Amino acid sequence: MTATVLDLHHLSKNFGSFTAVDTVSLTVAAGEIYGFLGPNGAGKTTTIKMLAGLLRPSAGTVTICGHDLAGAPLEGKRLTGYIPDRPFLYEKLTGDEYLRFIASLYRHHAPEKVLTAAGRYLELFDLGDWRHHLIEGYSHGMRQKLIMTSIFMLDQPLIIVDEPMVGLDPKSARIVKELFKSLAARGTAIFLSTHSMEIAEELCDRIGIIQHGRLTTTGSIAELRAQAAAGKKNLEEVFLELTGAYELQGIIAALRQDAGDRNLR
Ligand SMILES: Nc1ncnc2c1ncn2[C@@H]1O[C@H](COP(=O)(O)OP(=O)(O)OP(=O)(O)O)[C@@H](O)[C@H]1O
Repeated sequence: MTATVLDLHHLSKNFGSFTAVDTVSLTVAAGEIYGFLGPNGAGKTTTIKMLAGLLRPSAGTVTICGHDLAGAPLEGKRLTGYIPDRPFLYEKLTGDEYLRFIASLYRHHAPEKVLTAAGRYLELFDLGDWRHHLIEGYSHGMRQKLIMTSIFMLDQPLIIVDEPMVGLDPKSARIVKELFKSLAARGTAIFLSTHSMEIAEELCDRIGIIQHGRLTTTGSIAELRAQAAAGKKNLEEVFLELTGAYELQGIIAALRQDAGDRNLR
């Protein structure tokens, strides 16, 4: 049986009287890539922040490799690599200094091994020539690649990623996808949020769709495809429907009608 790495049980988050995440339960096993999809404001980032230990849940539990994040936060966090959608980096450090700083925080890893791995990822990401430059001179994509390097180099059992491909050029996005696949093949559990059906289809073993804070659909791509076929739709239509973008067609039709009316005036 494959070990459960991440276990969310009835996880909820309220902001005042507003419920952003509503009793979400799911598990991610070792070697599995779980895609978390949903429209803007559905509760993806709020969920991810609770998994990363940055937000305290209003109710429910997060368990990482058997450690309850509320009861033993350091145990869970030391096994997790979190890649936020907007990376926070120390501008006045060089890339190399930043990586050494992160390596020094995760003291259960041998620093030489971590820094050798970092060198490999920097080369893969074409950042090798930049490692001794100050981060303040890095572009958004370069910062994203540096933060990914700082997580991949640690070889954690769980990686949590918020919108992994945003800001990456096509070559870097391709490399990141291949890295996720090879990490999962080696047993890493990956939980990623995305708006992209292409990423979900290509990478994810299982998908969870969140709408208004509630997990409304879960399944493999094959299961979602079967669901689509049963309803005589293609997968894209089902995704648009499930992620709340289906009304888009109505909006586009209304905008076109509006543009047509103006031309007639
Ligand atoms: N600190 C906060 N205080 C009040 N409301 C918040 C706070 N953080 C998030 N929310 C609300 O919770 C809901 C979920 O937000 P969240 O950022 O988790 O959505 P998301 O699915 O990540 O959206 P997106 O795809 O746009 O990034 C939104 O309605 C948002 O306004």
